[in-house]
Amino acid sequence: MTFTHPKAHALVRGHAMPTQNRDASVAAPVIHTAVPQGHGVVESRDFKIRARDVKVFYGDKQALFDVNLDIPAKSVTAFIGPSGCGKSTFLRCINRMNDTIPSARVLGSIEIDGADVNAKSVDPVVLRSRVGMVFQKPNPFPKTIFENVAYGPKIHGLATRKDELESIVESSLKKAGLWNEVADRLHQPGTGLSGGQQQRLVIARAIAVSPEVILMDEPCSALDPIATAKIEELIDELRSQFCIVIVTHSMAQAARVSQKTAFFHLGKLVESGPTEEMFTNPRDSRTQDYITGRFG
Ligand SMILES: Nc1ncnc2c1ncn2[C@@H]1O[C@H](COP(=O)(O)OP(=O)(O)OP(=O)(O)O)[C@@H](O)[C@H]1O
Repeated sequence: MTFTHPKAHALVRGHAMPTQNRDASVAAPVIHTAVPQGHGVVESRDFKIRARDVKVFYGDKQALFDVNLDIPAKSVTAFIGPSGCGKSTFLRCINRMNDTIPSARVLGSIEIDGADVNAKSVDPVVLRSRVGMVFQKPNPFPKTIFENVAYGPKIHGLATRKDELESIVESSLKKAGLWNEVADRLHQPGTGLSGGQQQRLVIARAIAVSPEVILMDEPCSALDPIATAKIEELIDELRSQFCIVIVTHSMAQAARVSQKTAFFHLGKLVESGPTEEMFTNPRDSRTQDYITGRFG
């Protein structure tokens, strides 16, 4: 396989790019394309992730049907749709988390900056450091706050000196909006934090390895409204630096945090587009029915 974009090599085993070279030096490719995205034709520019004809099977059961979607860089894209429609399945295709499910089979292509994430040469561990993931339930390691954030940079060799590591931990916690709350207790267990703080710790952990994409699977569903508001503010701040994809059951949340929305139904991507348009003028009656609460 030929990689046409220099950044593609970052996906390949043993070719993780130095952090400082990511994004800043290499602009995402601008590709003029007319692809079906649900209904209609969309011209995409400056997208980070490009999915074509993605199908996923669990054993014999098909969970996703021919999904075509472009996901923009430095922006928040929300996946919405009723329970079981395939949102999480599709999200897991982006960093190959479906590889960890023995019955799952993924067909079609997903490219990040033009590099196929399913290519044999791609090391899923390197891929997952570029494409971080935050789950529904906060899952800090049973380690200190410091070690939770320092772990990734250490194993990926991003810091060799103690002061470098401390600086990454501090800046990641600051970016995650948690520094002021934990600066004086960095060596206490991460599991001792509140649910909302734990979720921000997990986000700091993801940020610490300088990812380019952050996937969030219902990151606020276990949180109270105040903690939810903090995570939403954080997502809004982070979008200037990362490509963020969020699965949410809350249409209000999708409307608040995302610039692009994709609506899934029964394993199909029904439509996608600018969030405001999706919520004010959906093209498909199923989207209209879902966002007006007729089903879901
Ligand atoms: N590990 C698995 N093994 C078998 N089937 C699965 C597995 N994970 C998901 N599925 C099936 O795939 C379909 C899509 O599920 P998925 O979790 O992706 O939907 P979802 O839209 O994220 O749902 P929810 O909003 O309830 O989280 C469902 O029919 C589900 O039962």
